[in-house]
Amino acid sequence: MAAEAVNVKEFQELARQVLPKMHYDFYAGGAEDQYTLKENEEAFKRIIIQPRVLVDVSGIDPSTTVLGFNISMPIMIAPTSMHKLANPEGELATARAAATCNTIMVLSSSSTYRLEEVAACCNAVRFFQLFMYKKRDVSAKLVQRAESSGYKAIVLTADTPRLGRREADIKNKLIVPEFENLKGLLSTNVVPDGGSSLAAYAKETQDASLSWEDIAWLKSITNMPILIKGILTHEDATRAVEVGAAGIIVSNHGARQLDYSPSTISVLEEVVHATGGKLPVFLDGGIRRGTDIFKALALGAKAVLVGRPVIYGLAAMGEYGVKRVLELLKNEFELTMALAGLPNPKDAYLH
Ligand SMILES: Cc1cc2nc3c(=O)[nH]c(=O)nc-3n(C[C@H](O)[C@H](O)[C@H](O)COP(=O)(O)O)c2cc1C
Ligand SMILES: CC(C)CC(=O)C(=O)O
Repeated sequence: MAAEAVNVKEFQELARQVLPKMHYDFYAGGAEDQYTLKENEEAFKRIIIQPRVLVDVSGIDPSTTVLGFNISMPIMIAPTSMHKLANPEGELATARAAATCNTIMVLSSSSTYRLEEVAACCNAVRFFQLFMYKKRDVSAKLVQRAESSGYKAIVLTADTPRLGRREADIKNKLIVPEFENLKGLLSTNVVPDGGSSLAAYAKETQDASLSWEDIAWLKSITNMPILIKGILTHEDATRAVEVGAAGIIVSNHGARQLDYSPSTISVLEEVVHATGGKLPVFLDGGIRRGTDIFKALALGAKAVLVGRPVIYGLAAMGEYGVKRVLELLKNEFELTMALAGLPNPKDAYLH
């Protein structure tokens, strides 16, 4: 077993050491110049927390609620595809670690275990991330299966009409395994075009015509609340409120889609302001420290989601690694509240 890591960055290094280059690059990489990838983390570093002292912080409590569900910390697991490339236990290990830590995992449509297997592997609140496929009935089937397997919300990914250009995957000629959820529904035997077979697959299957008008259809086929993931502007936040979304995830897809889109933390306030408190706003992208979580909550997020850190934990140490990553982030977040003298991050003064 690899040496114990003391922070998320060290888990990333452990993952880099154990994973084949093709898989590490797939997980770690962003689109094109990777400007936004860097910015997602750098933008957090530019925000300073003004601490208060002599505040009783003996009773700080990191727990929160998301759509009415209690979780132990404002940190959830973002949907990321293909966990089996990190560890043979794949999404089952991730789901078990989430359950142990009493938080919510959002399962990707493109998981390497079936959504039913993940639902059956342990008892926890889980959400299901949905891609819209050209064959809408495939998306509808996934929604129905998720609902009957006990998933509690749909996270509709809005920022992938096409796949961003990830140059490492093209150079490595990335090969992807079959997507378990789609077996029997869609052919996953896409002939690679000499580059990334994920890009070839996405082009063939994902529906670039998905628009705001389709939210009504999605609502008509499920009773689950719908979160819209990938919003970065006040205009789209307003639209999300109008169409009756249950929440918004401010996200640039971990900087894997539009390069030179803004870092998520830099647009959070604008989005929160536009919603006028009518729905909860979540954020993902670049969260690597408890201070990042504190800053996101101070700027109005109800909770954050983490993508790559979870995969790095999974690659380095399986289920235990995911648990350690979540615990590290939770502990750092608690410590930040204590040292900032701010049991409620919303009272923070940032500059
Ligand atoms: C390897 C990888 C796979 C991803 N797969 C999906 C996916 O299947 N569906 C989705 O909505 N987002 C996907 N994302 C985006 C994440 O949900 C999330 O927005 C992003 O990872 C957050 O940034 P972070 O990795 O810096 O925490 C993926 C991200 C990564 C890194
Ligand atoms: C297109 C998906 C299968 C994966 C994804 O969203 C990603 O790799 O960022």
